[in-house]
Amino acid sequence: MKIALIGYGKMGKMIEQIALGRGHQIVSIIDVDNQQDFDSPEFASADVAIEFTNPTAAYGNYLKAFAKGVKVVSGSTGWLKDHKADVERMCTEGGQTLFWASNFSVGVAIFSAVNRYLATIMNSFPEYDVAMEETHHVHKLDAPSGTAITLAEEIVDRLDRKQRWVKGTVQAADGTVSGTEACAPGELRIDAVRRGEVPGIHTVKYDSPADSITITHDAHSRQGFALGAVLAAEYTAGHTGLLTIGDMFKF
Ligand SMILES: NC(=O)C1=CN([C@@H]2O[C@H](COP(=O)(O)OP(=O)(O)OC[C@H]3O[C@@H](n4cnc5c(N)ncnc54)[C@H](OP(=O)(O)O)[C@@H]3O)[C@@H](O)[C@H]2O)C=CC1
Ligand SMILES: O=C(O)C1=N[C@H](C(=O)O)C[C@H](O)C1
Repeated sequence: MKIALIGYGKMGKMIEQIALGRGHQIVSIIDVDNQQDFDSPEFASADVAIEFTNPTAAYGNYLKAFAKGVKVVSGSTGWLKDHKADVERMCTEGGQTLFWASNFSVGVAIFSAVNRYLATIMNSFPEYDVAMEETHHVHKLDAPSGTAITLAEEIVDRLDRKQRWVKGTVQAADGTVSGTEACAPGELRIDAVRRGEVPGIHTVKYDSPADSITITHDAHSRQGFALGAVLAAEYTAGHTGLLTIGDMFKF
């Protein structure tokens, strides 16, 4: 398969190695300084472009790839609040294809299934309150993480006593804490920690006067994210429209 890479940072470079190892060809690599390559025949020849950039660049990159008729797999986070409806419309009515996931690792897909089941069970146990925490490396631009937001939305969709998620505290690399621990009973608080080079830790904690139940996904490296993105590209080559992780991992 012919793959174009949009974004050649930590994820782009790891995806390149995994894609080559699975027998794919990298036909184009677009970073900040060669945006003109979106107009190259090599980019247009790609079966799929894999996009990992940042919250502000992602949407524009989708538009540029779509204009060339190239399908996109993207893991960039932090852009949905501004562009989700537009991107959904382009893929459901406009004939474009985007596979987006806040987290491509199979471990988080399993974690998400447990999270959804636990939230449903907790409707019968009102003594438990729930809160979340995510920890990432100090370079991360968005908080809460995309994965934390997805997990929180899964809980809000199932647990009747939570109406919305809210951003709680953010602990910066130097230990300073901003934001607030205060939230209403119907709100699910997500705290964020930025520390060292942590690839990504997500915790959901249910706490009652008697005990607590905690589930955690702790990524040891970016390998799982990168492999998942390549698997998603292979899946996307044969599918169209708005795609996500539940289409690929069915359990
Ligand atoms: N869904 C998932 O499973 C995962 C998602 N992510 C998300 O993916 C994104 C990227 O992560 P990561 O690779 O670690 O970040 P990096 O900062 O290491 O890499 C991003 C790269 O994109 C480049 N870039 C910035 N703007 C553009 C643009 N307009 N066009 C092309 N390239 C551009 C950056 O260049 P420069 O440095 O010069 O600005 C940099 O090389 C983040 O949003 C992160 O949250 C990360 C891991 C897993
Ligand atoms: O920025 C990162 O590194 C990551 N971002 C994604 C997110 O925001 O959830 C996925 C993973 O946690 C790593």
